[in-house]
Amino acid sequence: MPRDIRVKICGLTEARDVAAAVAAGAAYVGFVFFAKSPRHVDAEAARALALDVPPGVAKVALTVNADDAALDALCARVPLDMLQLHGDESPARVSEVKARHGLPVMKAIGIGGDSDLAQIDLYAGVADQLLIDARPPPDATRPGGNATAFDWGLIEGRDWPLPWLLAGGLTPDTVAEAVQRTGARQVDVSSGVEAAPGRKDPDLIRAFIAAARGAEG
Ligand SMILES: O=C(O)c1ccccc1NCC(=O)[C@H](O)[C@H](O)COP(=O)(O)O
Repeated sequence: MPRDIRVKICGLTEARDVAAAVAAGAAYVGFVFFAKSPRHVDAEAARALALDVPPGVAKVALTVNADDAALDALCARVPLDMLQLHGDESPARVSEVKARHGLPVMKAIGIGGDSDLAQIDLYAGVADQLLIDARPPPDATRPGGNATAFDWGLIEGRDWPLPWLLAGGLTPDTVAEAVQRTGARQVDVSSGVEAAPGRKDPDLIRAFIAAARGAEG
């Protein structure tokens, strides 16, 4: 029986691609605020993109170890529904950000092996959502968006008491199997729907969302 899988398309930089994601049924659209990323957008560009997103689709700002001043400036300029913390933010920092900005927080957790799973329990009590992602490769220049998958067997049969998304190296060809193996009800993708780093492909966005939503869990 097909399940209602919610999809987040991350790293959007162009109105055409935001429109493709929304039309295809994305539940979340993500904007990356990390200068070293090929997907980086500044607050003005993100504001323009966000204003075109209809109600019901969550606009997520991805930041990496951002301080209060940076988050204040971002939240003042961009209409946002959620903050995604993708750095080394501690559980206490997650709580602080939630309280200061009044927005739900999604905390990214990098998984490379069994020992990383303890991180999940650490954040489960403070974050609103978790993004279970691949741990970045040692030579990576950014903490996410590296087209790297982790061993799904590590989380097979597991669940947590809060909503979570599966991420890391997913593509239109692999997302259905990933959903079946992990039981994820939400998935996130960036590289797997790109023609080149930082350049999304609307056809791949549509194919990914169709494959995810058609998956049987
Ligand atoms: O996408 C980036 O460039 C990025 C930069 C800095 C921190 C995180 C970043 N992306 C994180 C995401 O939410 C990705 O969607 C997630 O890691 C999955 O990425 P991918 O393996 O490329 O699908």
